[in-house]
Amino acid sequence: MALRVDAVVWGCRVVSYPDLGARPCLGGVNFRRDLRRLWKWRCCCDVLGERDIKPVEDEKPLKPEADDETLQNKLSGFNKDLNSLSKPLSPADLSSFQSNGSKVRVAYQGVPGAYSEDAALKAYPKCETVPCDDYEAAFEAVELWLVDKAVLPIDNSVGGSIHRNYDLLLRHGLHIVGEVHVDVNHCLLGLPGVTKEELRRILSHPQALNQCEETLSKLGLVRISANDTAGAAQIVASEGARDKAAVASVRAAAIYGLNVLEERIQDHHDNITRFIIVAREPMIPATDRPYKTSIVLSFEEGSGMLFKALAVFELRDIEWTKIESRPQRKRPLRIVDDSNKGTAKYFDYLFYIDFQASMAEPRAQSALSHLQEFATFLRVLGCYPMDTHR
Ligand SMILES: O=C(O)C(=O)C[C@]1(C(=O)O)C=C[C@@H](O)C=C1
Repeated sequence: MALRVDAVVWGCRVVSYPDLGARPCLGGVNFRRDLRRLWKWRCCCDVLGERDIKPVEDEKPLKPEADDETLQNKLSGFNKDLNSLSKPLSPADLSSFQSNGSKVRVAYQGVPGAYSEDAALKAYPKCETVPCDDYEAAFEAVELWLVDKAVLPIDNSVGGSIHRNYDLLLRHGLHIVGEVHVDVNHCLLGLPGVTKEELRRILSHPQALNQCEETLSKLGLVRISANDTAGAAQIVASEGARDKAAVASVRAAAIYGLNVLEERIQDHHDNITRFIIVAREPMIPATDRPYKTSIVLSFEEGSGMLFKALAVFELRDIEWTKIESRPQRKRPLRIVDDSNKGTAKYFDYLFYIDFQASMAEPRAQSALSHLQEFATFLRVLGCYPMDTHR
């Protein structure tokens, strides 16, 4: 399977797999001609596959149209550093160490003891975890080469999708290179010696508060949102108010010296969060283990297109595991002018689809070629080993 680098945008590779017969392209249109659109999307795209891996030295740099001086300047910047970039990742890069022996640095949102840090340590047990104020800062830390990877919550079995991270995936040109499931055991944490009856206020990350809705309503506590669960535990410990508790993990209780008043307070005993790992370089697709591919796409026409898109997978016996839709904020309303029936207006969406196949498999490559025929925008967010454990 060949991975070809077509350009570098914001320090990230725009890659393609040209052997398939599918050209590197954006929404079915020639990629080179469409670089202007790519620039507007402020992202890079990986499109469709090729079979043998070749180095990219023989690739000519992109040629912008002569009349566009600004674009030309930008493009010359993109191409000159191609050879100095590190290689795309392989499954061996799932190790906690770099090839030079130093620890992999993984950014996460929150402070030590957050579930996101648990996710980073589950994926890379000996990594160096780097706390960030918010999700966007974690994305930026990777882009600015401050860290090697970032781990971000994307889906929870009780609360559903973490929409912010879907939006950030599109806005930033990083690649999904892994996923990890974390068993989230929310606990009620109070100051040492405090009983449940004394509690009036509860602090936590909004997702965690939602996941414990029923328990917190029964206890009649006033909810206060915090940046992350461990951050909430830190505040409770430092303020010393006896009526304040936090929803966080057992590990956070140990770090900040709080008491576990009750464990597993989430509304559903099984509470699993799926985290994704993002990196500057994509992972080379393989078939040595079960892989998942994540894509985002949009269509020019209405709802029938989504049906058609899903049929593309069904036809090839590919199971999709997740669909998420997000509004196209820049074009909120689509107006369909039918002079007999009046003007129809409806929201325009981007669809994120995860499916269980590797881009090294011909059936996945042909599914994406097929999608390209009618999608107006298509980007492969990543092809990565599935977390087959809980
Ligand atoms: O606050 C934390 O500890 C986090 O890691 C964030 C987060 C989330 O954003 O969903 C992660 C896992 C849990 O589902 C609750 C909160």
